[in-house]
Amino acid sequence: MRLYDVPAPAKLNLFLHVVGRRADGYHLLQTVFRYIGLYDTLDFERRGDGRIECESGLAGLAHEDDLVVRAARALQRATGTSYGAQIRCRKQIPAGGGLGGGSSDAATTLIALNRLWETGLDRQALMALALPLGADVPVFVNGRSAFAQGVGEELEPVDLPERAYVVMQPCEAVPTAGVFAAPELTRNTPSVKMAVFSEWQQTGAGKLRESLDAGLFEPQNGLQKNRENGSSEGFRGSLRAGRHNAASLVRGNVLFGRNDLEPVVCGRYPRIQELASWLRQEGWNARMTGSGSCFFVEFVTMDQARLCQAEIAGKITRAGAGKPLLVETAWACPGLHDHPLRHWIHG
Ligand SMILES: C[C@@](CO)(OP(=O)(O)O)[C@H](O)COP(=O)(O)OP(=O)(O)OC[C@H]1O[C@@H](n2ccc(N)nc2=O)[C@H](O)[C@@H]1O
Ligand SMILES: Nc1ncnc2c1ncn2[C@@H]1O[C@H](COP(=O)(O)OP(=O)(O)O)[C@@H](O)[C@H]1O
Repeated sequence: MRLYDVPAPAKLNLFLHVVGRRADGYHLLQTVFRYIGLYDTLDFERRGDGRIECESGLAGLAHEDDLVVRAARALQRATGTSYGAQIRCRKQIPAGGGLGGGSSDAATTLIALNRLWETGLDRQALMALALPLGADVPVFVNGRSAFAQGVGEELEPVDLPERAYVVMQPCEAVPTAGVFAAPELTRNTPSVKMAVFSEWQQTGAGKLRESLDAGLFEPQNGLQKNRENGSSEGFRGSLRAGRHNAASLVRGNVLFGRNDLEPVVCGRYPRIQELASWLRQEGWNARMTGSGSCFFVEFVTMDQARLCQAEIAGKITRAGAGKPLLVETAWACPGLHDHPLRHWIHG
């Protein structure tokens, strides 16, 4: 029995607000997770001897620390199955990129082995196994793009429009724990209701006035400021009047909210700060995903995303002559509505 070419998609945090901290040090977040069409791919073969063997080719990662192995063992323990598995994970999603690759591999492992071992756990039972593996793992088992609260485990499905993304991987990875531990991280962003985000998605500007008044929207982009005579008040005024569309279509959509972790990462990693400044200078509406280090720009169509990818690839190459490159890789990929394995689980 085997399952080949099983996908584990990456995610983006379309915005990420840190709204508090729990007694155990974990942070309370509000975020929207969107799966994207950038994948790791896994192969699973059932073994009768109970052993878990995994090749993932991740340098410096001990076999037992691999989230694929930890997920397989968690499912074995929970179900008491006598089966084991031979697993191969072909990585495309960069580790430490804020794209949730390790978490997604773990979720795909839970879902695929539940099928291969015929252990019959439903979605709720798999979600319970997912959370101890990492705050981001449940969202991949959940199967739908979601508005998330708590530490990422309180999930409400959210309908997102067709969108395409350019995702850029800087030359440095960022470990999540260090970013959350930073004293300079602000942890008091006011909570928003999911309806405010949904309305923003549907109408473009949404309940913009409320978001502005709550301080949840900051113009990110020097070019736009300049177009408004250097005044951010002017920029806000044009947003209120709904005149932001022309600029945003060309250089990426104006995104809801912000990523509270971005200033911390930019403050601590000069190469990433350099990339953020360069993107701003070029006029792209770019944002960091998760705890970094990847950045993304949102578009309406894949054609727009491919144009952006080509432009960034070309300029980065030139900007990097004689210097280390700012971007290692840039992908253009669609936003997904559902997880590709959503229907592999009941519930
Ligand atoms: C920031 C986010 C946003 O989606 O994504 P990534 O950038 O990692 O992809 C997640 O909340 C990350 O989830 P995940 O990567 O699974 O984190 P975990 O392994 O559970 O936690 C790593 C460390 O980050 C800190 N942490 C994580 C999540 C959270 N809500 N509060 C925290 O303080 C804790 O110190 C924890 O020990
Ligand atoms: N299969 C895996 N793929 C990627 N990272 C893994 C995996 N297993 C464990 N890890 C560890 O988890 C960390 C976070 O990985 P990942 O979820 O891909 O990134 P991020 O949390 O930035 O979204 C990595 O730095 C790595 O040490």
